[in-house]
Amino acid sequence: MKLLWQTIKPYKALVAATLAALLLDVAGTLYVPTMLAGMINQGVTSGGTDFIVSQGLRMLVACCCASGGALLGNYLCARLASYVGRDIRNAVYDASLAYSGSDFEEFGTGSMITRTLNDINVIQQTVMLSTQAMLPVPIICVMGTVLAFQIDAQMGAMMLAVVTVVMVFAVIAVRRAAPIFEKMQGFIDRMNVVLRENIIGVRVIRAFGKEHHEEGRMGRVFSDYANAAIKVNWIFAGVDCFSFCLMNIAEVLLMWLGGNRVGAHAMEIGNISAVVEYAMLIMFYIMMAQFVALMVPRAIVCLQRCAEVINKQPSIVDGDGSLPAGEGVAAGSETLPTDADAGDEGSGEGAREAMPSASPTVNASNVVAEFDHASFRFADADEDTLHDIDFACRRGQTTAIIGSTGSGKSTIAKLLLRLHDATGGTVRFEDADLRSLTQHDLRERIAYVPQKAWLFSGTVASNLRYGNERATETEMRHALAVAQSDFVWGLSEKLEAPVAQGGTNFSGGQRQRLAIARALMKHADLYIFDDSFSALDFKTDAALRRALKPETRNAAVLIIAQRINTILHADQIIVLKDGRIEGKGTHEELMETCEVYREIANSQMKGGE
Ligand SMILES: Nc1ncnc2c1ncn2[C@@H]1O[C@H](COP(=O)(O)OP(=O)(O)OP(=O)(O)O)[C@@H](O)[C@H]1O
Repeated sequence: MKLLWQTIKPYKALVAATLAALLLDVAGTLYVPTMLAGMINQGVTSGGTDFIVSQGLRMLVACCCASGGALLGNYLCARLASYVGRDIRNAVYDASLAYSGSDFEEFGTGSMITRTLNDINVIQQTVMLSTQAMLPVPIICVMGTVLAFQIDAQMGAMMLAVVTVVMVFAVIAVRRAAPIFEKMQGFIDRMNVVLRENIIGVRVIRAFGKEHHEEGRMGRVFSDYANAAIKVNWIFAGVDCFSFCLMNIAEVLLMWLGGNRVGAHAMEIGNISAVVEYAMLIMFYIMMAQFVALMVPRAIVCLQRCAEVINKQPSIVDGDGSLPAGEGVAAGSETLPTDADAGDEGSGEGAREAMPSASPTVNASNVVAEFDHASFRFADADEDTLHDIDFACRRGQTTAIIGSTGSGKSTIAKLLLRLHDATGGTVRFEDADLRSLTQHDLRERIAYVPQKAWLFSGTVASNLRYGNERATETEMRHALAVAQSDFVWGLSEKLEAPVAQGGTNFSGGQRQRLAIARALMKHADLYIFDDSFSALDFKTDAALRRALKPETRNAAVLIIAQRINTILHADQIIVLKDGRIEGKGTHEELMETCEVYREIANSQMKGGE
């Protein structure tokens, strides 16, 4: 609830205007039955046409006030609820941006999506409906009962009795439905997870002929949700029937008692309709409120779930240190080529000359990034994934990491990007402990090509601009040329060619090359290629690495690879096994000294050359 108050706080004026409009609606609504009674008692029975007309006009004004208030109130409610939804959604999204990989895993992707979309929709709907339907209830109940008592004490007492029964019933129904709604939110999480898995993994499901198995799994998850929804609907239906039944009984009882009272000359005839109207009004509002009240526990759960995301302290926190101006970034921005500079655009070599590269180093040892006896353990793991990692990536040099699957290669890249923090030892960038830096500063200086080349829906150009918002067409052409992505010029829309979500309308190799081009749009001090050449044929792989050389000559390059050909000419090769460095050196040195490397090399290269 704290989150809701915090979110609503900036909209005090809007809240006040909404309440004022709703109050106008309630006042007009409550005024009408009393006037109607007066009209019947004094106008109809005595035939006073003037009184009927004047009372009718006053009723018309009251109705207009009520309708205007309702219209304005509902509009303002909708606005308020939309603002609340938008602000909570933004807060959840902003908070999640600061999460490390393990922070995300704590919630899970499915749950994060449910929280951001469904949970906030529930909150938004509840804020709107509860403001419209629940806030006026106390005023309607108290004022309606007081007015009914004023008209006739016995009729008022009967009405109070009926209203009390309806209220008790409403409270019981809400209490029974609330836990089911809470469960339903968990079922939505599960549906999300299973659905995502099925949609993303549809090809695997088909390839293994597991359609029936998955249908069963989906069926079970959907059934759980459906069963809970049916239970809630039963309660709703019961509430509905019982409330209408009570309303009718109340009307009959009030008519019967009213008739007797009028017969005994204890009450005027018009008062019957007024009391009946008050009773109907009160019960109608209570009925509406109880339906909305059923949503409240669910909205509270949703609020708690959003608050969990917002209040979670990210495990990676920015330090207050700063890096000196980026070598690559600064140099790049000074010499950005313009479209006019484009000589032989797209032709690799010529364009390459126009492209900036990082300026010579200011760091005497040329070290850009360094692992100093670093180790790392995942939060949910029993033992370290990386042990005593100790090496440096130097400007102008290519460092390569090779090792079997699961040996910890990608984890090293993630530590450099501060997607995780080392749990032992130190990782440095430009002599500064990564923990002392802001994540933004650090990542500004690193260009990263992830193992899974992910492209965003949009166009080729919009994806390239992800690496540099102000990129010119010449720069894009150049980056594509270096990344051996000439296939783009074969597409009918060239740079404006559409890219589907995840880049699924391109082949694996094309995606990798576009992801490399995107990274090259950034003028970085450290380029990390995490298994980024794996889907390329040997010829393209070699051509790409050749084109990369001048591009990154003043930056440090870290290549993670499984293929020995890719790293053969690296200045330094790190051999990783089970998270430990087994060897360090050039290819020739490692062939002499490192058994693990020799095994890898021999298994991939004929004769172990
Ligand atoms: N989020 C995680 N939680 C727990 N353990 C993890 C997590 N991510 C990776 N691991 C474990 O850490 C180890 C190293 O993973 P990593 O992805 O760094 O290996 P890799 O050498 O890059 O493998 P590959 O070449 O197959 O990509 C693996 O054993 C993996 O199971």
